[in-house]
Amino acid sequence: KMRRGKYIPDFYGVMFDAGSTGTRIHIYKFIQKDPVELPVLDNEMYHAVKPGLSAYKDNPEEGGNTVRQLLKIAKKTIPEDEWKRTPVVLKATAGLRLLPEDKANALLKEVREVFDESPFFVPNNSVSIMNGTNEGVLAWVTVNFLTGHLYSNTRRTVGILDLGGGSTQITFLPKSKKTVHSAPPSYIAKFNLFNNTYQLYTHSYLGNGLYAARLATLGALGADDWKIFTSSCLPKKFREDVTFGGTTYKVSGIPDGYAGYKLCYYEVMKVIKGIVHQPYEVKGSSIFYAFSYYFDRAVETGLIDSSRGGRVEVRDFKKRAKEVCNKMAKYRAISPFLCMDMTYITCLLKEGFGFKDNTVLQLAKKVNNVETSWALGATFDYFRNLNIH
Ligand SMILES: O=c1ccn([C@@H]2O[C@H](COP(=O)(O)OP(=O)(O)O)[C@@H](O)[C@H]2O)c(=O)[nH]1
Repeated sequence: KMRRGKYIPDFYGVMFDAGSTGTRIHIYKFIQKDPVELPVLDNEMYHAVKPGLSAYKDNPEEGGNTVRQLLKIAKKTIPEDEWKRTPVVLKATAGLRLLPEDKANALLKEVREVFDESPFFVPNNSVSIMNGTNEGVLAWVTVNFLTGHLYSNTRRTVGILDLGGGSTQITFLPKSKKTVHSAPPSYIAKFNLFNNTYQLYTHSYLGNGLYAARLATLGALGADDWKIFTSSCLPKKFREDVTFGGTTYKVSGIPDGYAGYKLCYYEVMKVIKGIVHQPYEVKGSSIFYAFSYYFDRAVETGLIDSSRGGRVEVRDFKKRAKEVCNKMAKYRAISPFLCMDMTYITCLLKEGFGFKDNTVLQLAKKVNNVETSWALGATFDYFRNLNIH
């Protein structure tokens, strides 16, 4: 009898994304068709809870509990006889990067304890804060894997734009040498993956995620938290407490002042000008996949359908930002921050990264039913050595 049909069991990998606005679990199932070939991704099970770990900065035990809750889903999804060889890993992003070190460490320690008492396999260094370079590169790996660009020898790939709550990432494969040479050296990442070498342009802007940018626009980041922070990006009669990263701020519109797109654009500009680097080459060369809050805001403003996603141009964000800001009352029910968010996204794309009005963005929450998150790219570490320099 041929030995080819030899049974190799499927295996699983669990990746936690501890983001600034939520904690998510990704449970990936892989099929090993052939002992020498790479495993094939079969499917993903995804679940998210809010708020993120950083909201528990003064109560780490409660933070650990959110991870414990999510692990229950892993137990329900993964067959019991697979538990002890299934790795569990948690990587934290901007939320924990922005916390004082001792607060972040207390939260990580709590998660380690939750992992250690679980029936799963806990690799070394299983719980950590991921750096921004890895976050950008691994999201690029995920999207290019899912779109089939990693095995083809065409060297054709897609760029990624990720807008989180605390940080934002841009990553793409430069076509022109000038992009590499004119970039700050830390923005260039070299690594090997599946027998190919890549040199990417990537950067994570800490404090330029959507929620952090709201506070920065209001001048609230790092300021006295008893003040009232105002903005012309908000409806005039709006007044509310907003919480980010475990701190609460009083926020309001300008009751007897002006509100609207122009003034708002001027305000959000302060968060971008002189901070965001424009890559030399960003013209219509390669296409960009945009997800996370780019996707969410495009859905909320009716630019795309939530289940299908779709292509938009940068000018579509601008047009919708103007509409939302100049008719704030109409959009108030969706979110009082919609004008600020849409204007920020427009400004980040145009003034920040230097995209042209006709640059095409492919908005996608999922590709082939898998979340477009760095989490999948990060699990490739389980069976391949990805060394990013
Ligand atoms: O697998 C994922 C992971 C994240 N998100 C979205 O990405 C944004 C979250 O950003 P996060 O809080 O992680 O911000 P960061 O800490 O990375 O700045 C939110 O819109 C999430 O719904 C998603 O849709 N799928």
